[in-house]
Amino acid sequence: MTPCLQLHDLSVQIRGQTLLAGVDLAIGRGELFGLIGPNGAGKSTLVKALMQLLPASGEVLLEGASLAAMNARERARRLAYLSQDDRLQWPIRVRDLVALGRHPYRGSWWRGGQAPGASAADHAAIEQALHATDVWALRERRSDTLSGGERARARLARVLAVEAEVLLADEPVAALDPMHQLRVMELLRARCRSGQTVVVVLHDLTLASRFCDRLLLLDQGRPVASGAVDSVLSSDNLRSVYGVRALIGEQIEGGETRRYIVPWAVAHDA
Ligand SMILES: Nc1ncnc2c1ncn2[C@@H]1O[C@H](COP(=O)(O)OP(=O)(O)OP(=O)(O)O)[C@@H](O)[C@H]1O
Repeated sequence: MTPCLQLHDLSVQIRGQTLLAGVDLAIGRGELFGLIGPNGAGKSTLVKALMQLLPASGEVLLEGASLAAMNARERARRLAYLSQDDRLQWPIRVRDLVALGRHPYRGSWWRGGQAPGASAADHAAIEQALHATDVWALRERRSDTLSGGERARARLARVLAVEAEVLLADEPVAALDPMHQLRVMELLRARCRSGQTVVVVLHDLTLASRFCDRLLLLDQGRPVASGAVDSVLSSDNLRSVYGVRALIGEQIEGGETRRYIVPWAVAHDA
């Protein structure tokens, strides 16, 4: 079966500096794929290159078709992207922000799903995304009045409302409290079960271990380890790449093994 996403020798160079080097990857439909690595490792660069937002060499295929050759509107319908940058360009109402997720389906600018011609599918997608991210009660608020975590959830709602085949989320849980972190990860898992493919950038290693099917560990723009979560999140990798000594624990609950990874101390010998 053709993988949903294929990256062949994806590399990014800016002003002679290599930000990403030789990433080869095949991600299956319905997979929850995690990108991890320390600050500056190249995770956002990889996601942006995948989204064709940076000049890159190599190739990205979606269901076997070149993304570079795809027109922008089709790309915007098929891949939804949550950037790490949470600056708001203007004080838009939450429900209007989320409605922007339906823009790739429209020919021209429209507001909040209220414009004539907004379809039942648009309304349903917007409403579902507002509920799924727990911002329904905030939908009439100006997004510049939200807390950091509330704003992060509203931004995620916009991306969910696209209902794209592929969702690329750059640190979607970084600003969230523990309950909302779990809710968002469970939501991403549920989206994968219903056939969406998700690529997620994470710093929380326990969430990466618990929710992702596979991981790619990047360091200084290069892939260091890729594959099953347990092999990627080894003590050696945590020490050599992150420079931390981690406690890796297991607890049996309901007959299942729960694994957790707690960065405990700076590994001064790394
Ligand atoms: N436009 C640019 N020009 C020069 N250097 C850049 C540019 N964009 C990113 N970089 C550098 O490339 C490296 C990778 O950046 P990137 O944003 O991909 O890291 P990251 O893994 O997402 O990190 P973080 O965990 O901090 O978000 C960093 O050293 C960054 O400073």
